[in-house]
Amino acid sequence: MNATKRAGLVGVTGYTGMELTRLLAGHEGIELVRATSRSEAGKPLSAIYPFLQGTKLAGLTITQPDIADLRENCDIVFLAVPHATAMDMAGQLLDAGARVVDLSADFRLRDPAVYQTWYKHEHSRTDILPQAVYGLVELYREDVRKARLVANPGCYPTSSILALYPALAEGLVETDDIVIDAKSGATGAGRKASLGSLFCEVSDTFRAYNLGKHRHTPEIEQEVSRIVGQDILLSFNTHLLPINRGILSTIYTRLKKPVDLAAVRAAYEKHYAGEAWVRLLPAGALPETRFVRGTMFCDIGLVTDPRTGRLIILSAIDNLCRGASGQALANANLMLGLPENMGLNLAPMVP
Ligand SMILES: NC(=O)C1=CN([C@@H]2O[C@H](COP(=O)(O)OP(=O)(O)OC[C@H]3O[C@@H](n4cnc5c(N)ncnc54)[C@H](OP(=O)(O)O)[C@@H]3O)[C@@H](O)[C@H]2O)C=CC1
Ligand SMILES: CC(=O)N[C@@H](CCC(=O)OP(=O)(O)O)C(=O)O
Repeated sequence: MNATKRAGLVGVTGYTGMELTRLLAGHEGIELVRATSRSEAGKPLSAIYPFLQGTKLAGLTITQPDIADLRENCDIVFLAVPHATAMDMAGQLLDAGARVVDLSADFRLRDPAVYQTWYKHEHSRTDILPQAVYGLVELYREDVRKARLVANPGCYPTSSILALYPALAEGLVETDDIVIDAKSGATGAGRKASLGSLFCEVSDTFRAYNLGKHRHTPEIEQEVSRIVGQDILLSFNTHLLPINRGILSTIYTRLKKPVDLAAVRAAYEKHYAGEAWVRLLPAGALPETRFVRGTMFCDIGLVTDPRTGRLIILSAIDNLCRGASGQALANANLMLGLPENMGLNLAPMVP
C-alpha cells in the first residue's frame, strides 16, 4: 500500500466542501491536512461541522486559503470554490508541482471562447487548459490516472452524459433531436445565502429556470459531440426540486429506426460492463433520487415509445456525491495511484 497522501481543500464551508469532509473522514489513503475558508479560519472543523466529531478530521484547524502553504504541504488540492475563482489558484498550484482537482467549471470547456460566452469571464489560464482532463471516469479513466489537473464534471452534465453515452456511441438515436429535462435538489445552488434558496422559496413548489440558456449546455454538447465525432446541439432545461440532494434527468431522443427495448438495453450493458457505479435498472424500473442518495451511483432507466419512435432515457445521481465531491475523490484516487473506489463504496441512505 502507498504511504498516505496529503490533501488540501479550498472552500470547506460550501456544500461540496462539506461533502468532501464527510467522504475524507473515513478515507484510508488520503489525509486531509488543510481545509480553508476566508470566513471560518482559526476554528476546528468540528466547530462548524458537528457531524465530524469523533472522526479523524474533528481537530483539524481551518486556515485561510494560502497557495504557498497548500503547495508546500499537499500532494493534491481540491478546489471547491466558485467558477472564475478557481482558475488562478489552479494555475499557481500546478506551476508549483501540485496536483489539482477543480470542482468548478473553469477547466471543463476546451475552447476558452466558449467559456467566455457562457460564463461572462475571460479565461486567465488558457496556457494550462490543454492539460486539463475531463474527470468522468467511465469515459476518461486512463487520462485521469496521468493527469495533474482534472476538471471535475458538472452535476447536470454527469447525469446527462452518462445517460446518453451508449445510445450515441451505438448510433441508436438521431443527434438533432435531443431534449434533456433535468431537475435538481437545492444543494445544487450552493450554500451561500440567496433569496431563491430560502426554505419558503423552495419547499412546497416546483419551478423551471434558465430554460434554453443554462451554462451546462455547452459542457454537455462538448462531451456528447466527442462521443459521435460531430457537433451536436441539444435542448437542455433545468428545474429546482424541493429536496436537498439529487438530480433526475428525463431525456427525450428519437430512434433512428424501430429498435426493441432489449436491443437498447444490450447497448447499455455493453458500454457499462464492469462499471460498478452505473446501474442499468431492470426493464420497467425507473430511477429515483432516494436510491442514489449519498453515493456514486448513476441509475439509468430506459423506455421505448413505439408510437412516437422515441427512446426516453432517465438517470438519477446525487449532485453532491456523484455530481461533485465523490467524483472528485474518485479522480484524486486515480491521480494518486490509489484504487479508484477507495472510500467510495457507499450504500444509499434510505428511506
Ligand atoms: N453544489 C453542487 O451540487 C455542485 C457544485 N459544483 C461546483 O463546485 C464549486 C463549489 O460549489 P459549492 O460548494 O456548491 O459552493 P458554495 O457556494 O456552497 O461554497 C463556495 C466555497 O468557496 C469558498 N470561496 C468563495 N470565494 C472564494 C475565494 N475568492 N477564495 C477562496 N475561497 C472562496 C467559500 O468559502 P469562504 O467564503 O468561507 O471562504 C465556500 O466554502 C462551484 O464551482 C460549483 O459550481 C459542482 C458540481 C455540483
Ligand atoms: C440547483 C442549481 O441551482 N444548480 C446549479 C448547478 C450546479 C453547479 O454547481 O454547477 P457546476 O456543476 O457547473 O459547478 C445551477 O443550475 O446553476
